Amino acid sequence: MSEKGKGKVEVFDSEEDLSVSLAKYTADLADKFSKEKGSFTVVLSGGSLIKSLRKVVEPPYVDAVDWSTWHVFWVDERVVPKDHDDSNYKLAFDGFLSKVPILPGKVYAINDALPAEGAADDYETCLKHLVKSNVISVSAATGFPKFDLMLLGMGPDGHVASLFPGHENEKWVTFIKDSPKPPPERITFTFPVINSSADVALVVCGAGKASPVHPALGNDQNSDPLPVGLVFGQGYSFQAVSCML
Ligand SMILES: O=C(O)[C@H](O)[C@@H](O)[C@H](O)[C@H](O)COP(=O)(O)O
Repeated sequence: MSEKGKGKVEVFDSEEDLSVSLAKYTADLADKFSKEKGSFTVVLSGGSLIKSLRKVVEPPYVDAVDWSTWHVFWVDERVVPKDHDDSNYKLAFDGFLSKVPILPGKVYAINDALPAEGAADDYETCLKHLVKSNVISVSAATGFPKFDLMLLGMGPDGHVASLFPGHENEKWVTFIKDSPKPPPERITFTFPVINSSADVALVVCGAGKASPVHPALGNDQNSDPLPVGLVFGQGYSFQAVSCML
């Protein structure tokens, strides 16, 4: 949907319109990558993204999409049991994964028996195995894993994934224990991994998010860079979908 190296921004009048467009965008990319290489590696966030994805698990997409090619990952996860209300896995399972026939072995949840640091290392090791077995591609440009699609939300402070202002580093998967957004303990993909992705969609909805998103879109060059600004402006394809800003 977007040209390589250029971002595309679409603004919708309502969350309903955003959701319709997001379903088509996701289904089209899944089809393109599945036809090209027999698989589709997609990375989910937590938060309102899962609700905005609801139309991809409704007709016509629910029947048209080849779910057998999907491999599902999380860009960030809260360090809580998988059946906890704060779990991004549970959020995605209840609102998305339980409604489609993606093979359970292709859904890569974090190991919820480990503390934050161990869970981050374990997830990075899992990614490295999947790179070795060619499930995940590698970016020739960066050497980092190259997922087909990252679906990111954004917080009102401009955070994406669990990369909050002042918490960045250079591993594939890192952890934090003092997240300003509860719960405090999380693991998260880092910017080099996010920015190595073939496509990124930043899905933003709500007036409360206007002030961080406008500078990130290049409308205000004078403000301090926020995490979201480190996603925009990289040399890869992305699109931002937003509503009611
Ligand atoms: O687990 C999380 O908390 C997230 O992955 C986080 O990065 C989220 O996407 C944003 O905070 C936006 O969340 P909302 O869309 O609910 O505001």
